[in-house]
Amino acid sequence: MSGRLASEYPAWKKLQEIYNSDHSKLVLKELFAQDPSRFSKFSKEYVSPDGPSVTFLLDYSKNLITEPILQTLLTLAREAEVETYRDKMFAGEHINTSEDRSVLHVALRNFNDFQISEAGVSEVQGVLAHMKEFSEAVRSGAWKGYTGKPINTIVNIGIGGSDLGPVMVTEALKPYAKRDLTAHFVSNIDGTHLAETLLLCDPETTLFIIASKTFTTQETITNATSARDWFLATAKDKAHVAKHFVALSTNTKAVTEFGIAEANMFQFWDWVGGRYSLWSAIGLSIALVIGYNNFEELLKGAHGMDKHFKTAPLEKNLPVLLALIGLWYNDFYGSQTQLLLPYDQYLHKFADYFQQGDMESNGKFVTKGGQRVDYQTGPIIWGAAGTNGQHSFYQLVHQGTKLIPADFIAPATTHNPIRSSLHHRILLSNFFAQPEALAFGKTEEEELGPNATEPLVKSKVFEGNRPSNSIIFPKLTPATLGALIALYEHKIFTQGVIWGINSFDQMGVELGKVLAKNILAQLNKPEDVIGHDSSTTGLIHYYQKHRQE
Ligand SMILES: O=P(O)(O)OC[C@H]1O[C@H](O)[C@H](O)[C@@H](O)[C@@H]1O
Repeated sequence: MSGRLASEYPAWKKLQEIYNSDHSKLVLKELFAQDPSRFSKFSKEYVSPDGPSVTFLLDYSKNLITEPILQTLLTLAREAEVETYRDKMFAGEHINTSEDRSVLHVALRNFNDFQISEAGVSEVQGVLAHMKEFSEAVRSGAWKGYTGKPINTIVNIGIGGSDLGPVMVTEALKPYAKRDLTAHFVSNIDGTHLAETLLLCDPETTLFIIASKTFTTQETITNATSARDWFLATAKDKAHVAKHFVALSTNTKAVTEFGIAEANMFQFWDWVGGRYSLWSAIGLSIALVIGYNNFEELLKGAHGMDKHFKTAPLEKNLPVLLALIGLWYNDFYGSQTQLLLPYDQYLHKFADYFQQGDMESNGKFVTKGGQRVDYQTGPIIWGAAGTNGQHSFYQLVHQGTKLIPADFIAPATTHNPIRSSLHHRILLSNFFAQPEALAFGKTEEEELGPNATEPLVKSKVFEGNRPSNSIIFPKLTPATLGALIALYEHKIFTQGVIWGINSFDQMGVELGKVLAKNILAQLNKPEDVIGHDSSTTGLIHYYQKHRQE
């Protein structure tokens, strides 16, 4: 039953035994030498069940696993009832127990395949129709600003899940973008973010999209209010706000109080988690940039992966396999982090996006049943795009003292085939070479030359045996991106079920917010600074001494 300690499952205990007795024998070079069919055994092609065509290959053969280890990991998934909890999610059961909510981002991209009865689900199509109509009006120029000019700039104001998804996807799908519509994203409360963005905007032709599930987030409401002040400084008449401000939210009351009419609000529902919300009205900036039809392709690509996750047996289920392999390193090898390495410049925000997606979902130390876990939960996610990382942090990945599992992700075809795709061939040669170097390394013997000195030889040794997955797909299309995002979402889900935690709340972000609110009220005068430790008090006093308003 989910909510149990993962370490109590028999398969967990067995995995620990296998690790203790066998891990020193798990050497990739030998595993590949022993089994010529290792690649075909440990790789799978995903082919979308229907809808827009999506295919990719997941090669997980360069992992420190054997068939018995994989079988035991699959047994663990069965003991943790991953299939049951998956079905509960798709059925709309309230698996987000602490908030008593269902978890239904899959309902946002459901094209009549799953029957889900939950309040709001029947409204999804209506909101999509509103997004289509609105985005087409803005893109065609039919929607006019207060002086009759068409919109040429959009500014999405939101933070966390109301920012990262739209930023990541609009960057990833730039080849599909309407290039004469500029999109900016303002998230940080630091006034610099808004001020620098507004320098690039004309109030007559700018549309502000206020994206906030709760519509109470301090950063977003402060930025939105300042943007409205900036707009009204030129436009003067409050009635003009209607042409330049729309809201994406679940909170109609707060939206209308802010001064945005309900007609300019795009609704979503409490069963959409912030970090799973790019598929909802939060995706409006995506639809504006790449067009509604491409946005729908993104949804359909994700839906195909949902069907795969829902129906494929666990041993063929790609999100489940990724989850289990990740768990093997996280919980038995003691790996603290997981790299996401897209060899595609357009995916340069992919790791940033899944920092929230994974770390806010699975960064929990208490099970749903309230017990302190006695094992590691969510990994630290990090990464960079293309070969950039190779010239900065890969040194540590290759020769450092830590085991860092990495996912390499790349398209076979580039959107920018300059010099007959020469750049892309060089990029991909690195995409192939890095996992090879990580897995197989280089020995002292290979390094010995006529002038070799002992320390020099040692410093050039690559121990190898560093695991990775590789994902390669034909081209980065909206549907392929949708499937890739859903792949990782379901991976996170599967790991959360096994660890027995609630992947869908985020209690850990609250304390800092409460303390900041209290401190904000004390910032004016030194004598107001009370109730803190000496360090916090000292820091605030230093600030008060040196600030210039
Ligand atoms: O969309 P909002 O309600 O403004 O929330 C924005 C963000 O705020 C919080 O800090 C949550 O931890 C995030 O999950 C959320 O995405």
